[in-house]
Amino acid sequence: DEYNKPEVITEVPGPETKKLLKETDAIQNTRAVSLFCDFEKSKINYLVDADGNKLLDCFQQISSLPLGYNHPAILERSIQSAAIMANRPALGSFPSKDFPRLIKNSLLRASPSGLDQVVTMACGSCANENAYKSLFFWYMRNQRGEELPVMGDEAFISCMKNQPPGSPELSILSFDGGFHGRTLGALSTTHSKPIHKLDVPAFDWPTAPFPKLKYPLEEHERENAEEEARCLAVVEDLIEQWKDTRPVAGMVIEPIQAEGGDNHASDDFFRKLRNIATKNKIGFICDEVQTGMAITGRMWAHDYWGLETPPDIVTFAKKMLSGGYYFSDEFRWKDGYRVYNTWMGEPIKLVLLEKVLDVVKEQDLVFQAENTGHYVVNGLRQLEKMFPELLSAIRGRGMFIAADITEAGKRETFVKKLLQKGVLLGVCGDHSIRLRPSLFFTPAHADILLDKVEETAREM
Ligand SMILES: Cc1ncc(COP(=O)(O)O)c(CNc2csc(C(=O)O)c2)c1O
Repeated sequence: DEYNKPEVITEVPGPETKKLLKETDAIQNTRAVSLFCDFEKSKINYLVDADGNKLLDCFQQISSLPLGYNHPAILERSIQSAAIMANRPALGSFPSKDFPRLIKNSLLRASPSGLDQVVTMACGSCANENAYKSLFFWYMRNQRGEELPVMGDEAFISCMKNQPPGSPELSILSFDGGFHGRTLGALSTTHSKPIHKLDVPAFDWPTAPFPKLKYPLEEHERENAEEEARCLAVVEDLIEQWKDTRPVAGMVIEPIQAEGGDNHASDDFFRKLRNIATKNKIGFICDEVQTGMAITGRMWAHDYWGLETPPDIVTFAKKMLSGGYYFSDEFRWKDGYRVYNTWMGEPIKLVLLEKVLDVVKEQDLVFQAENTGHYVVNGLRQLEKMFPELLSAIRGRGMFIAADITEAGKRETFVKKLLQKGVLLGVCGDHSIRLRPSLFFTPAHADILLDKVEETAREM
């Protein structure tokens, strides 16, 4: 059982959070801290903060909890796993005897169609970093015909000095508005906010425009199709232009650009994009770190695209509880240390994921995400009609939902007021609010959210 309505007993953030903030700020930067949480008292959709405020959490940390807080099955499985918790293995070299079974019964149960290999990593950035490396290995092997240069080749010397041919002049094409992580390679393909990138050297790699769709979609079909065609043409031009300087080895894209502002594109756009990669023999990486694990109404958001050829690599993290990426045989390497690090993630998270997948299956939560998502979008569309000057561009797939609050400064006020009413949601891009509820979010929770949105809209 869980709580059935928000209860706010102090200003949010409250005095206890403020006290803890001060204490923590003496140790590290706390500017990104929203609240201090009481992880004992929080339950499923309700986050209890350090001041005892019970908040309907429609964002779930950073879209990174699949079943919300303290689901009984997860708690129980955690308690049963003392040994695996107490002894963190160097997974790449000393996996537990249970590892093959565990991988089969967790990650491989969720593997995207066509990809039957998987490797685990610490986080989304780490997953993307290693996916990019694997993609460069794949591109160079296709170029030379052999996985590695012959012994004695100058590549073995030049790579030690970060020089070609050992450190090849290759690139990964990414998209304006994309977010793939904060580590150096992932950051060079991230283009959502300057503050992420300022003062950090970047690879000189090509960036293509991502379609800017006009809403409501049904009223702008021709314009949006033209916008998507324009973007695809730029992608093809960039691949051509970069052929002689720093050839594009692959491209990386999110099914819905999340940090960039919940930017959508049609399934047709993505099918055509995948075909451009195939035609040019470059790798296609689908970054499902934020869109993955059922929240869009499919296990993977790219399941909607109906691809003939699967992505070459699908990266994941957040609600999958572990980072990592799925791939095909083509992306396996003879040398076991080419994609490697000490921990390679953390198997206890796979133990929890096993349980998450059991619950998702038993309770058909993928369908629930699609169903509840429609309910929320319809509710927000009604509110958009009632408050057209406040809400616009209602959009979503499953419960991966966003709306624009275009008037400058209004978004922050709106989100703050909603929080004070006990509803926590996220923001993205310059003027969007976004929902990333748990898979246990139902129409009953949606009614609470929609009532509080209406109440807040009336006060704006
Ligand atoms: C599509 C996509 N790809 C990769 C990442 C990076 O994952 P982490 O390294 O944060 O686990 C993310 C992480 N998302 C994210 C949301 S706020 C944030 C931040 O660093 O401010 C990061 C993502 O949304």
